[in-house]
Amino acid sequence: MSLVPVEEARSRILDGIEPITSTETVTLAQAIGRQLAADLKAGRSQPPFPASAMDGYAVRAADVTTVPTKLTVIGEAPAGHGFSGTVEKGEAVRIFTGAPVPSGADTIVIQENTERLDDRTVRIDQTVSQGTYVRPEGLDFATGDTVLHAGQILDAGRITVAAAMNCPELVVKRQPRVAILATGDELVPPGSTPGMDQIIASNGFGVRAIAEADGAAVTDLGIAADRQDIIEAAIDRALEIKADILITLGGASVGKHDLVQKALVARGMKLDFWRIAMRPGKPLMYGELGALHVLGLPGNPVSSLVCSHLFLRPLIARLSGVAEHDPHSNAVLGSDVAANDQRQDYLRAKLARNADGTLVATPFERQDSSMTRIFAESDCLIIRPPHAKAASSGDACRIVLLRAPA
Ligand SMILES: Nc1nc2c(c(=O)[nH]1)N[C@H]1C(S)=C(S)[C@@H](COP(=O)(O)OP(=O)(O)OC[C@H]3O[C@@H](n4cnc5c(N)ncnc54)[C@H](O)[C@@H]3O)O[C@H]1N2
Ligand code: MOO
Repeated sequence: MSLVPVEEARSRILDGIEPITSTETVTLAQAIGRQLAADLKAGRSQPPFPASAMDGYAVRAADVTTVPTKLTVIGEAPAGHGFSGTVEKGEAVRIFTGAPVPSGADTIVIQENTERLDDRTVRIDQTVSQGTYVRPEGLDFATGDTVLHAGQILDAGRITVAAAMNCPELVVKRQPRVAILATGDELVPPGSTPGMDQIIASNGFGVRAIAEADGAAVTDLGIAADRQDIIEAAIDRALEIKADILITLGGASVGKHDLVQKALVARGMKLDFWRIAMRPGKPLMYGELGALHVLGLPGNPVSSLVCSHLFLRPLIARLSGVAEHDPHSNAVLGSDVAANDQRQDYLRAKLARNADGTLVATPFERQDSSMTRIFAESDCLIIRPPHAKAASSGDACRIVLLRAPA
């Protein structure tokens, strides 16, 4: 049986994919992780007036060149309530952080460098240069500035500046829509009481987490029993919701109940490839059903998750039109590994650092692709290329990072 090499599978999935161009409007509260569709120009300046950066007194710098000196306090300017008069020679206004600096004043003396003598008098104990602690109008951004740019992913900082620009809603790219369908009579959702021959469906939650972290909108199509008509109905649902990607979990192998491919082909999918030279993940399938990209992931949980890291993430990035996150890194082996066969191996491993900072990847002894616990404990996958010779502890290796190394 000829198996498609990993790199070829990747390019067959990704080749010719055009990024989504349609847009939608979301509120600031919904904007995290979304991709801005157009440049965002400031329609106002921030601060909109010269503002005090400190609690203290607004003064004329020329009045405080020799200290100590006494000034007459003519009023107060808390934030949100500017002082409407003008500060004349020998006068000061009690001011608070964020308040507009009154006309006539050009400098703030912080209150620590003053002594309030009575209601009307303040003593200034330190000289300050003109403009100290005054934030000029537009210091943060000014009307007409292009502050955010099309294509940027909205994070906490960008959402905050958009809010400051008085944009309650933002035009963003539509998210790639991912539908996830688990298959198998043996599966029941978490929280159920499984029958004697049943297990809990787990893969979908991990695949969903991977897709959502990369900005996709996920629909859970539930668990389809091992019946072609039921699987076909779920495929129709993916088409109805106009999913960009359908992920099927399980039923991809050669068993007589592995009906997923049959159901997809019956619904009109053009199969691109099935079975790749990879461990875990050999039964991976890819095809297209109209505009729907179908990734058939193997049922074993680790296989589903490893395939999601290697194939689903780049597919979502391509549809989103963003640069693909490259999870590869260099490390050295923390233990000896055996020679490899024709399938590229992705060994679940723990990461540590040598005294010189080099990453050390030590594979787990058991590499069964059903073992969710070992996958949860894994920091990376060690890549063992096809036909790699046996390698020793300390030899260089390539890894796929599953989490940022400590
Ligand atoms: N004769 C052969 N048997 C198998 C081969 C093969 O080449 N020849 N390949 C093996 C490999 S490798 C894998 S991986 C599995 C994948 O098989 P399927 O994709 O058809 O998956 P299922 O048989 O449906 O399930 C496999 C395993 O995973 C469990 N499973 C399925 N879905 C879920 C889920 N959503 N959550 C948790 N666990 C799930 C399922 O109960 C099975 O235990 O086939 C090998 N066999
Ligand atoms: O290759 Mo299967 O994906 O080991 O478990």
